[in-house]
Order: sequence, then structure tokens, then C-alpha cells
Amino acid sequence: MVRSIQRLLNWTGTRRKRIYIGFVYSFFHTLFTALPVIIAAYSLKLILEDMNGKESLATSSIVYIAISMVIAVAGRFMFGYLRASTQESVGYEVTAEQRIHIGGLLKRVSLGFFYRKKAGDITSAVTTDLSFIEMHGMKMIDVIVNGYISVFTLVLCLAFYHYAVALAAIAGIACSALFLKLLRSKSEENAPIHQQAKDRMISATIEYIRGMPEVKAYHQQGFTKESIHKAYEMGKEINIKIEKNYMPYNSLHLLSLHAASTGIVAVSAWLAMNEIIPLSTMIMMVIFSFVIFSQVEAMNNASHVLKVIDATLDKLEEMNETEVLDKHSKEIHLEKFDIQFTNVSFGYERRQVIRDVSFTVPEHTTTAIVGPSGSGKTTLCKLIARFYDVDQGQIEIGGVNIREVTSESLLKNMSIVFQKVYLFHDTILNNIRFGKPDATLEEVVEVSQKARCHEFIMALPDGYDTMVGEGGSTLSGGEKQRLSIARAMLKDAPIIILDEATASIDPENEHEIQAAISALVAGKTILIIAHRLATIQNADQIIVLDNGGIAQRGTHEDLIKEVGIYKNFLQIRKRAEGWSL
Ligand SMILES: Nc1ncnc2c1ncn2[C@@H]1O[C@H](COP(=O)(O)OP(=O)(O)OP(=O)(O)O)[C@@H](O)[C@H]1O
Repeated sequence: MVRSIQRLLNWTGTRRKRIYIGFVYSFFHTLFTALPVIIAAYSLKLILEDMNGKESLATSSIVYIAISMVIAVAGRFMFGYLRASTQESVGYEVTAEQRIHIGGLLKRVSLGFFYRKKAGDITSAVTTDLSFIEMHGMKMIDVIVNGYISVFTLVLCLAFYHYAVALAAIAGIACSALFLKLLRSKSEENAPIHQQAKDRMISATIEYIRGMPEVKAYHQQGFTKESIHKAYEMGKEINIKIEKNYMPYNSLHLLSLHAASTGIVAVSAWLAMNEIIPLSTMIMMVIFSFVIFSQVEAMNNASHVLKVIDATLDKLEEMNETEVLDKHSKEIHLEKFDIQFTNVSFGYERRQVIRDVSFTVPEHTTTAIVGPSGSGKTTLCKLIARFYDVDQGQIEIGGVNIREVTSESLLKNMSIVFQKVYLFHDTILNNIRFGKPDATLEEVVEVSQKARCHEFIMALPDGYDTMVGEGGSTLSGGEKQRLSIARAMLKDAPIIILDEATASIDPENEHEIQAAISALVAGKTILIIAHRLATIQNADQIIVLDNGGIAQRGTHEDLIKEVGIYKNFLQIRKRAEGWSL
């Protein structure tokens, strides 16, 4: 438990000092909690003496008692408030920082991270896991550490009146500590299982929602419903099993606490009956025993929450320790934008996808990449943007190895238009502004006009302020593509990486998209995964990829003279686009 509390304290970083100050407030809070009981016991003693004719209850005593009571209650309130205001907001502050930190980290890790880790794992880390610590972390520090402080203070108070009652209290606490230890070892076993079940439920839910169009299209509701039901059912069973696991230890620890309470009542009654302590002190001791054991009970309950927090911290630590791609890179301002691949090889996990590729894209020229599906075209583009690091060889931009450049200073120079466009659940205006967050409305309208999307935007109910569904679900494929071109145009980066749409788009839409692309690429260094004949033929250089390696390279005029993949590919494209040979 000490290690878990230590971890939580470390997690609070520079705010730890506030937690320590909170402990001091907590000590005084307990003292002021005990004080009214002591005053009440003292008052009772005076009343009893007065009833026995001693005339102990003078008006001045009543006034002092009343004032002391008011001070005790006010002190309790003040220290309670000071403790809460010093400690409790720490969790929210640290969690907010952690979320921003993880968000920043996710931008800098290799894309492979997102394939290795399920979306549910990442989502739960930044949402539910951090929320769990946010909600319970500081509370647990309060309940456990401040609980110990309270219990220690109250036992001291008991010892002050009679050692035998203090010993009975200590025996009760020791017994409950033993059951607590057993409860904690159970929690230790269960925490990772609980975490996995939670991640599985989140992953299944995300998959269910994301895959909804496919589910509907293929009438496979049963298939996905089954997997989501399985995850929920498993979650339910695991939670019930965990609860059943805890039950015997929980009951034993409650029993030990109640037995100890009874023990204190018995010892203090025996002391009172033998006139070793007055009746009023006995009543005070009985009240203290309830306060002590309610604290111990809360501490025991907190201990298995602490184990879940431990597992959550493990997960967050693992995420924080993820190797970022640009750990040893520097902010470099690139001056030139020719792209040079030298003997580049790369593979996902153990499967090699790019094999010893060397070529140059001279500045201000267009290089088209063509090749069969799965030949590695997209991978090549992802390597330039450093979504992954190459395994062998190097990629240079303007003579600088991209490994030396931080992701942020590298990507500042690139606009990437993916074939599958993702739009955020935000307004059209903000989706375009994603390319340049400080762009004015005039600038956005100007690029939208060039990217041929202004007209369709104006036809929407709220124009540029129209909300886009998550992922762009409320727009057509062609509209999304043009919006992403406007976004790239607004960024105005010197390097453009473009994955030309393969989806069949109606001729009018295609014409619009081509006009938008022409406006985007003017005067830039362009690498384009090309599918259309016009794009391929107009490129300054064509790279033909096959099975991860360069099969052919040259201009269209050079390559049509050669027998090879390009000629075959061209014939297929011509047939597809209705060209005659
Ligand atoms: N994240 C990934 N993890 C593992 N393998 C991958 C991953 N992405 C792509 N691949 C594999 O790498 C190979 C090259 O994929 P890539 O997407 O680069 O091909 P492509 O030429 O762009 O294909 P297409 O024209 O169909 O888009 C394929 O065999 C693909 O299955």
C-alpha cells in the first residue's frame, strides 16, 4: 500500500507539496473532530457531578464549554475545507496535463503503435483510466494517509485516558490489517483482469460503431452484435467473480472491526464499573471507537481501489515510456525540398515491404508512383512523412536526413492528401482551418474557391459553419476529397504528397477534383500515387513499384518503349478509362 501511495504521490509531480500540506491540515481536522467529543464528555462529567450536588456547572463553565464547542466545530470545518481545497484539485490538474501530454506523445510515435495497440486501449487510457485516477486518486490518498493520521491521533487520545482501551483499539486495527493484506493480494490478482475486461468492452464498442456501415451493408448485425455481447457478458462475469472473490475477506475485516468496537465498549465499561475512569470518559471512548473503525473501514475499502489505480498507473506508464520517433531529433528549418531515397528498406513488424529503394524527387517537379495493389506505394509516402522510420538506408529532404528532424518541423513542410479523407466532427470552416489554424475566413473562402468546394459549402444549411459528422460522414466522397485539398492548399507547404482517388467518381466531380489538385500542386515538389492516365503522363518522372522494389523508372515516353509492368499497367488503365489503344 505504501508503494502504491508513493506512486500516486510521484504521479502528482511538482504538486506533491500541496498533498503534504493537506496531510498537516488533515491532522488538525482530526483533532478538531475529536475535540467536540472530548468537550461533550467533559460536559457530561460536570452535569453528573452537579446532579450529585457538587455544583460544578457554573455559568462561566457553560459559556466556556459553548465557546470551545463553537471553536471546535469551526476549526473542524476550516481544516476540512483547507485540506480539500489544497489536495482535491491536484488530481484534476495532473490528469488534464497527462491527457495533453499523451495527446502530444501520440503525434510523435510510429504509426505502428496504433496497430499494435487497440483503439480501445488508447481510448480507455485517456478517458476512463485517467478519469478513474482523477476521481479516486486524491480521494484514496485522503482516505488512506489521512485515515492513518486520524486513527493514530484518536488512538493517542484513547491512550491519554487509559492504555487498555488503546491496546484494544490497536488489536482491532492489527486484525483488520491482516485481512486487508489478504484482500489486497486478491485485488492484485484481479486488477489486470478487470482492466483487460474494460479495454475489451471499449474496443468492441468502438469497432461496433465504426463498422456500422459494413454491418448494415452485409446484413451482419448478428456477427458484430455477438462480439459486443460477448465482451459485455465477459465484463459482467469478471466483475461478479471479482466481487465474489472479495466477499470473504471483506466480511472478515468488517467482523474484526465490529469485534474490536465491542471490545473497546467492554474494556471501557469494565474500567468505568471499577471506577478507574468516570462514566463520561467511557461514553467518549465508545464514541471514539466508532470514529476510529469507520476510518479503518474506509481505508480497507480504499485499498482495493488502490490496486486498480496501480494497474491504471502501470498502463499509463507504459504509454508514457513509448519510444517517440524524434527523441534524438532537432528542430531544423529546411531550406530545400528535393527528396532523396538511398537504399531504403522497411517492413511492418517482420514482413519486408520496401526493398532497397533509391530515387530522387527533384525540387518543384512531380513524381508519380504506380504499381500493383500492395506493392508499397502508400508505405513509401508514409516513410517520407516519418510516420514510420526506415529500417535501412536513409531519406533526405534538402540534403537533411529526416531522422534528424523533429516530426513537427518536418511535417510543417508537407501537405498530405490521403485517399481516405478524415474530417473532424466540427464545422466546415474549422476542418479547412486545420491546415492553418490562424487563417482568416477570407483565406478559407479563397482556397475553397480554388479547391472547387465553395459552391457546395454555400449550398449547405449553415454554409461554412455547417457541422460535419464524425469522420466526414455527412459529405460525399468527392466533397470530402475537395475539402481535404482546400485544407492542404491553406497550409501551403512546399512538398505535396497525394494519394489520387481510385474510387469511381462521376466525370463532373472528377473534373472538379482535378482542377482542385492542379491549383494545389502548382510550383511544389510533388509525390503522387497516381491512378489516372493524365496524371501519370504529365509527371516529370514515373516510379514503377513492384513487390516493394523499383521495377522501372523514367518518363512516360521512356517507359512505353520498354517491355514491362508499366506497359501492361498502362493498357489496363486505358481499358478502364475507355481509351482506345
Ligand atoms: N500497418 C500495416 N501493418 C502491416 N502490414 C501493412 C500495413 N500497412 C500495409 N501493410 C502491408 O504492406 C504492403 C504494402 O502496402 P501499401 O499500402 O504500401 O501498398 P499500396 O501499393 O499502397 O497498395 P494499394 O494500391 O492497394 O493502396 C501490403 O502487403 C500491405 O498488406
